[in-house]
Amino acid sequence: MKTPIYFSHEIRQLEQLARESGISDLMERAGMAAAELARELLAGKTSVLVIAGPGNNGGDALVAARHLKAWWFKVNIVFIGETAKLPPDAANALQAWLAIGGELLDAIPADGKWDMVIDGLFGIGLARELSGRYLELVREINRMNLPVLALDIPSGLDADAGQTFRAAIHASHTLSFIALKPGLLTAYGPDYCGQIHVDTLELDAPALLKPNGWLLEKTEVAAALKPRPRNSHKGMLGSVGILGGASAMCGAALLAGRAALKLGAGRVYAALLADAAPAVDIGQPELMLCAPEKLFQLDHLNCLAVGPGLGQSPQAVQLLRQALETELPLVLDADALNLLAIHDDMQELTKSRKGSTILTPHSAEAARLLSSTTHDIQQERVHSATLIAQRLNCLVVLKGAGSICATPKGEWFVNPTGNPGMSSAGMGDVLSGMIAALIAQRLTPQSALLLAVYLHGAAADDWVEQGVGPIGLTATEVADAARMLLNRWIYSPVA
Ligand SMILES: NC(=O)C1=CN([C@@H]2O[C@H](COP(=O)(O)OP(=O)(O)OC[C@H]3O[C@@H](n4cnc5c(N)ncnc54)[C@H](OP(=O)(O)O)[C@@H]3O)[C@@H](O)[C@H]2O)[C@@H](O)CC1
Ligand SMILES: Nc1ncnc2c1ncn2[C@@H]1O[C@H](COP(=O)(O)OP(=O)(O)O)[C@@H](O)[C@H]1O
Ligand SMILES: [K+]
Repeated sequence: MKTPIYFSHEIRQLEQLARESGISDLMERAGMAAAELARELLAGKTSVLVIAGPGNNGGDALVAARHLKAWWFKVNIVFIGETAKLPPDAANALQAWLAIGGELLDAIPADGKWDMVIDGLFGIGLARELSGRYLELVREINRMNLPVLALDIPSGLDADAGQTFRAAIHASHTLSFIALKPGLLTAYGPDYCGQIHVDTLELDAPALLKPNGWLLEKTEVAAALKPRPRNSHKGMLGSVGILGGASAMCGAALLAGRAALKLGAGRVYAALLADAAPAVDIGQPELMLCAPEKLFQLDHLNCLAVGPGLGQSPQAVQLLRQALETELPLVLDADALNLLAIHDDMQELTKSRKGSTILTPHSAEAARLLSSTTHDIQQERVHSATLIAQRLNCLVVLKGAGSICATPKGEWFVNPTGNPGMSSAGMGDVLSGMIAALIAQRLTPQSALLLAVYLHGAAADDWVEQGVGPIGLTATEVADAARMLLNRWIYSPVA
């Protein structure tokens, strides 16, 4: 089963479609799911502080509170809204709470003690900066340092962008209703959501509304995990070329080349631009180092990664253009992207290439490609990734926490693997080499991209689980762990 992701306007469409099909109790379903999860998380503890806001998110909280009270939990509700302005479902939930003798507080009592907070202040309806008492309330809840179960989304987080509206509640658990939203998974989302749970409210969302977004999961890449035939030879496993490594940046190209070897490419050539480029990679002599012009004379390359340490010299421009003119699958990273951003003719070449092109920008590179700012890219990560993919007719991974992979057809995937240990130089070079190696081994470019992105993050996560990282994790270690995991996934899939 694939896991769909919807923007908040699509979630509203789904709610409308459900209503039209005769379903009118979504808030009751959401409140019950929240109460059940709260009961499980409380694990025998009894006291809950519920924060109910001015909209339907508050309504969900009121329903959850009603069930918890009926199950003999000690429940206090702080209601921050105007009764007369509540939307109808939330108004009904409030009446039902009052009807069972529930009370409403208008502020958090200073002397109260609770085992958990349920955050029903704002959900997907939050659309502007928090201020005044709302902002103060969010800060007050965060200062309480209690486990928080956020309903639908931590209050203050933008459900679509993963940015905060000045502040957001730090949840330990988030129960997302109907389906995931991208803001839970990208940018600051993972910092605020804690463990994410989804309750579909018994809706079959993909049957009601075709999703464009998907969670990148192991099942998504499983079909690409195939053992090698016993009778394999290096020709079958493909040849990768890496083009980069200008003066003082040879390491980037070597990292990409080494990563390509470790992910199983049959042969890897690294063409370095630096005048004083080494003749051999002493740490990895299996890599074949050559001059850039030699790379284009090889007739057996299956994929070319251009960019790691490429620089922006006239030679770099000429080599990138030459690469774009080939029909080889291309992975473009780093300065290849920066050059593409400032050369319109190369953008035209990219659009009309016969071979596929994969771009791997981080947010600053994406900003250059879209003549935008890093800030604006981060505000709209999914949109930015899909826009680049569509404009340049290529596959894209917009890197960073919650990487977004996008296709020219408008389909997108959010990667949940990876951690802050990857915020160190060289990680992107390794990713480029990994993608190129998988393409060379005949995966489709899209499968290669998705598997490499997922595996790259999972490899870093593996190290962190072992206590190596996040502090000080190196790109070389990530490539090593990616090799180990890939072998494990293919050859010992239950482990
Ligand atoms: N969709 C579904 O299928 C289902 C949805 N469900 C639930 O409904 C939630 C969405 O509910 P919602 O649309 O009522 O919005 P919600 O998040 O409660 O907030 C809106 C309120 O906040 C206010 N407000 C906004 N910004 C503000 C600010 N900065 N500062 C102060 N106030 C601000 C805004 O006021 P206004 O902008 O109108 O002035 C309005 O009063 C969703 O997340 C889920 O939990 C479930 O019941 C099951 C099915
Ligand atoms: N906080 C993070 N969480 C998850 N992945 C991250 C995080 N920081 C960086 N990464 C990943 O690490 C890689 C960094 O790439 P990049 O910024 O190009 O590094 P470099 O250019 O130094 O090699 C990307 O794949 C990115 O998604
Ligand atoms: K909330």
